[in-house]
Amino acid sequence: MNHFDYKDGDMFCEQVSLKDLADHIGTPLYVYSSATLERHYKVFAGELIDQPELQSPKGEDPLIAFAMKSNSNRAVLRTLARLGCGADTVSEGEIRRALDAGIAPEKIVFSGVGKTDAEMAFALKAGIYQLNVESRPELLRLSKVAASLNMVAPLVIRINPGVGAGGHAKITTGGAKDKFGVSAQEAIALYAEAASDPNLAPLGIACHIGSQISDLTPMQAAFARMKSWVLELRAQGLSVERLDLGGGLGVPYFNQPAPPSPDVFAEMVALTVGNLGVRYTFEPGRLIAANAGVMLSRVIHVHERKDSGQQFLVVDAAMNDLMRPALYDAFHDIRPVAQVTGDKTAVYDVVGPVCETGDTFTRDRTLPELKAGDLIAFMSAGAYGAVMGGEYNSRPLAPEVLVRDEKWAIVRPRPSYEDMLKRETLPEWLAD
Ligand SMILES: Cc1ncc(COP(=O)(O)O)c(C=O)c1O
Ligand SMILES: N[C@@H](CCCC[NH3+])C(=O)O
Repeated sequence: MNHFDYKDGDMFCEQVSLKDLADHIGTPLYVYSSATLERHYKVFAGELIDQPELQSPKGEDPLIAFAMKSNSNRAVLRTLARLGCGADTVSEGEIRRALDAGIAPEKIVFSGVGKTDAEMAFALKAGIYQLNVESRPELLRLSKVAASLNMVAPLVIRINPGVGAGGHAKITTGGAKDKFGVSAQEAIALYAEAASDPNLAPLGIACHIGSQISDLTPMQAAFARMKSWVLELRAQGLSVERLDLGGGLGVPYFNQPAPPSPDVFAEMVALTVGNLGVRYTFEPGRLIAANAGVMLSRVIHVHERKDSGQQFLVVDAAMNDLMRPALYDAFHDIRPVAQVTGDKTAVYDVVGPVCETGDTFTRDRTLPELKAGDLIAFMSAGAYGAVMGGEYNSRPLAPEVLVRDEKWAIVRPRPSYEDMLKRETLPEWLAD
């Protein structure tokens, strides 16, 4: 079921007209569907919970920790928190947001290669589920921080399984030369070191090999290796009670073959690493949020270069609002908000107003013919969209709206130009 669809000639999000929202709030504008967020979470969590092989020895369900980096809007988090979802976080800011959304500390995982001492202390005091330690220097600092608080830090060691995968080189994390995690050999040594430290509690291992993964083969290979390392740690007399398998499952962006569905993934996991006597954690981000959001934008004008004949659809959204095309040459389907009935098409470069050639959403895309004032929707923009936005060129952050059935609410307003100015202060010596 698709919660962004045409009805009576216009695209709707659930029961709310996107045209009405854009007219009322202005563009660019992000719109999220509660129903899609909820469905994605429930389907993914349900498939994993349904696998008896993925229950922990104590009968616990796998922990589904939403990768907040994909969308950390408070209302989005709250929607997921109410379903029992946990959070995979990468900064104190994200941990604070997760707690604010009502996510219990024991459902919060803290990943990342550069956690500061202050962030570690915050996480320990909050009582989170685990810190995913990515290197020896980090382990040593965590020990000191925990000792200074007279605490024992619950941790897993992130292993880089040497299998890279993902939709783009910049989002592949599992290769031997990527900054994430340590080799299995080093992890085993670190685990033993941690086990002999009274302020550290090594509870398991973690991996995450990349994002926008559309083929399960590399994941399966990585998971199989993770299993062998669990067994190896145990063979060395170390106790292993947790296995964190990361996120990374891809979503259809409409230009690629559809990635495997959650049931196929869950079966693969059960088959590859099931019944290991551990509690499992999964960290999906994109899978839950990407197709739960669109970014709306209005055509400013159409400009045809006389020399090359290139047609530019100049829109009021830019790379600062949706960075993925500029950063990863990512494809986002672009649809007119008013349903097009005729078959008149044109070939456009869709560009924003930012002063960079890279501010190009797509080149030579065949779209229905559009004109100034028309609204378009960038599909699949709910993950790594608004959250990666910035104010380059002094452009205010695009606002965000959450829809539920026929209700909608602005969950992050567009800052005013006055507010943007007031956030910065002039030193006294520049005041006159
Ligand atoms: C450690 C970790 N977990 C989870 C994720 C979420 O990935 P995705 O949004 O691809 O599911 C990422 C990002 O790739 C990550 O680095
Ligand atoms: N920001 C990336 C994904 C990053 C994954 C984080 N580990 C994207 O838009 O595809």
